[in-house]
Amino acid sequence: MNHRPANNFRSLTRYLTPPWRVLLWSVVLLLASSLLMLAQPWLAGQLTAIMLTPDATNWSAGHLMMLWLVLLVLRNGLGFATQYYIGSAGENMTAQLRSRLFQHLQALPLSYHQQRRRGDLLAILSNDAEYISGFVTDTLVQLLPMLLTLGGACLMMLVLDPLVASLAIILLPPYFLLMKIVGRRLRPISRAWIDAYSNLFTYIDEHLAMLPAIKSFTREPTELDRFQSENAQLLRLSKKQLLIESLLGPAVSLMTGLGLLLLLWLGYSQVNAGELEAAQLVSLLLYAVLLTTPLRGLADVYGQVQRTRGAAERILDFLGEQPEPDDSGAQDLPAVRGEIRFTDVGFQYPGGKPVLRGFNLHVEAGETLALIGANGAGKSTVAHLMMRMADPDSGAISIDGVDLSTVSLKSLRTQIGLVAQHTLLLNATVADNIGYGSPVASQQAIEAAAIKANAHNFITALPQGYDTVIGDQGVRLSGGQRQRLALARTLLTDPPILILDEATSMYDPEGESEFIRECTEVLQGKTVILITHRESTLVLADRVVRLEKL
Ligand SMILES: Nc1ncnc2c1ncn2[C@@H]1O[C@H](COP(=O)(O)OP(=O)(O)OP(=O)(O)O)[C@@H](O)[C@H]1O
Repeated sequence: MNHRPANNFRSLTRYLTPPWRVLLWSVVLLLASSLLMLAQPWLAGQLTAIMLTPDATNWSAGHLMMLWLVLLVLRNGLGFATQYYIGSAGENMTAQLRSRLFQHLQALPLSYHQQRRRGDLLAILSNDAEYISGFVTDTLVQLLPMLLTLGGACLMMLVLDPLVASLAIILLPPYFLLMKIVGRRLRPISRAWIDAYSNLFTYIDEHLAMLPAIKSFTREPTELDRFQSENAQLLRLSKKQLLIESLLGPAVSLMTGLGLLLLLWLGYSQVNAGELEAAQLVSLLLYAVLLTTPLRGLADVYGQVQRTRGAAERILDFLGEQPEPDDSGAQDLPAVRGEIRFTDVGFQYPGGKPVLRGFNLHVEAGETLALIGANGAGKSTVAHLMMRMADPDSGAISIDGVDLSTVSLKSLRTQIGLVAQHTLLLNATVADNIGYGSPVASQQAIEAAAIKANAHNFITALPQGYDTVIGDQGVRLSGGQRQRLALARTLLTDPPILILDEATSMYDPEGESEFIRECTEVLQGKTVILITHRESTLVLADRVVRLEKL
């Protein structure tokens, strides 16, 4: 998706409400600070005049120095207030944007996440969000005060000596041209830097997930090489960026220094010719020095605009992605009995081959149906379609006669309990994991669910029982123990429809037989779809349906 840069910021304000009042006040404070800054060269000129010809003004040196002190304290007081005020506004904006992005991230369908690299999303939530608020607080808000200082200093110089001031003003356009050229060189580098940054973090993320496999295949040296190559790419671009940025500071300093020297020479000649007073020259030079601050600031603006443009494009592209259907107006699926019907359903994953074509299935309410078939036949896909993780390309799915495409996702998903093939657990306690889908469940209810899932015995044998922290994805548990927790978590929500996708594939035979015995009672009154490759679990089923691979 392409966005015109001029529209980027306006489009972003749909998602981010800048604290306009705070920003306006910040501009006012910064303007006041600029005005105070502009008074200092004038004071220096007055002081010089007193030193050179004590009767030249009505002011005494003591008065002037007192005034200078007051200005100094005021300006730095204002400096502190504005920095803190603007800084807080920036942090608030970053937090607000991050939260909006996170909300969107959750609202996007699983199919989106299955096609995207996690590192790219992490870079958007971390770096890009900060670039945007940094641009508002460090660039936009500072722009007007910088222009005031620039304009004010030029004006004061014009009043003091039009000739010297004209020379200073003539030097400004070539200076800005140079900045533009440097900024243009920085733009592709900063884009490439962001890409390299997200590549590196995508790689680290993947690496951590793959670590057990990496170790068992002893692929550490190869992985280190890959890491070093990604790291070297990031380093190379960081250094390129650093080179230009490091050159920029001294180049600006050199140029402004040369300009100042030129002004000094011209002013000095005028003082010698009796056309300018020495005290005026002091003020003039100090105004010229004052000019250099906004010049440096404005030099950065170009680079910041380029960087922010890239961040804004990525954020807008991300926020422009279609979330799961907005079902705020959709009807809620009433409490169901559990009669499920697939009618002529066709489905394929984006860019993939058809998985289901003209698929029909009818499951009676309260029936336990075993769905079997070869790997890749589409059994888990049937479960995903029922949960509306994806919608069918053709045909319809209904529960109790209600077409699922017409109901709200929440009312549908809370009535189906899915124990998925891949167990996903939190790095939290056993009790937290079992209670994840039912936050208000009592300890007793949690234990009852664990007993039904045949998990209670192993949990009580853990060092802290139900309070044992299980590690990332439950690394401190065995595969079968993880499955038992996942099953207990779903049983606790007590849904009228239950889909068990290889839910007991890792149970030991005794555990499984016990579960099957317990289950007869647990499954009573529920519609159950049992996806399995294990003969032993088929005894639970009222009917077996084989799904053929297309
Ligand atoms: N997210 C996805 N994106 C693209 N293709 C997918 C995706 N998930 C599954 N598939 C493909 O869809 C087909 C059906 O997959 P599915 O997981 O439903 O099979 P299954 O019958 O559950 O297999 P298994 O018995 O191995 O669990 C497979 O060919 C698979 O490659």
